[in-house]
Amino acid sequence: MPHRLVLLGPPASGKGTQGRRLAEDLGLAYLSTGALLRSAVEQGTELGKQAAPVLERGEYLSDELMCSIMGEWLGRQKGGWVLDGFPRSITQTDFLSAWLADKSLKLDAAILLEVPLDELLIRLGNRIECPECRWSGRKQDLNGADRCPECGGVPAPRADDTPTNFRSRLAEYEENTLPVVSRYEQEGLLHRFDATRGPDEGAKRLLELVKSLKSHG
Ligand SMILES: Nc1ncnc2c1ncn2[C@@H]1O[C@H](COP(=O)(O)OP(=O)(O)O)[C@@H](O)[C@H]1O
Repeated sequence: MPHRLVLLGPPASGKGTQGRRLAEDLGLAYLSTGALLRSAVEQGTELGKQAAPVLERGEYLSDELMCSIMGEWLGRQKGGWVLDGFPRSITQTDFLSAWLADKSLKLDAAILLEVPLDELLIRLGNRIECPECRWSGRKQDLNGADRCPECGGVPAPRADDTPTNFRSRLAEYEENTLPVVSRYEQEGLLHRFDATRGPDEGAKRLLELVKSLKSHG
């Protein structure tokens, strides 16, 4: 069974929703770098102070900062993981490859969540996130209540989910992350996944896809 996975995809393609579920179903650790940064901003930590203006502009944080955060996080893990939001550039991809090689480990797969642009925009306007536990979903998932289904917090739209910010994040994605997609494709690690279904059916299909993949050790 694969146990080191990377999720790729444009903003609002469902990496958070699917990544969390996938990690839970496979008994793996899950990290959303975006959620980690938003928590840091809300808590006003040093990292948060650095990240706040960058997130507000819809730009990517520096590779140096992200690689140092990831080195720390990866070093704390005892088992496998699902990464949502890293790597997002070729420098970050090289960092992850070198980190794994140093430990004689391998990435099992990079899964690209594919969703057309018009659907991304609809999802963007509909998405909410819990500030307490970082659950992320759609307004209709609350079933008329205003409480997070996971922890009882009060979910709200993300500050960076405005159309202007989205366009900037999409431009960053196209410039910096599409080369990562090509790199993993060349390495034979890329799996394209049609992520246009609803969250439940998407999760079921994604789990099937991942279970059909081989572990690289
Ligand atoms: N690996 C990374 N490198 C640079 N910036 C990052 C990285 N991961 C997250 N970020 C920052 O966090 C923001 C939010 O990320 P995320 O929650 O994954 O949202 P989305 O995928 O919807 O854009 C990004 O726009 C970027 O500013």
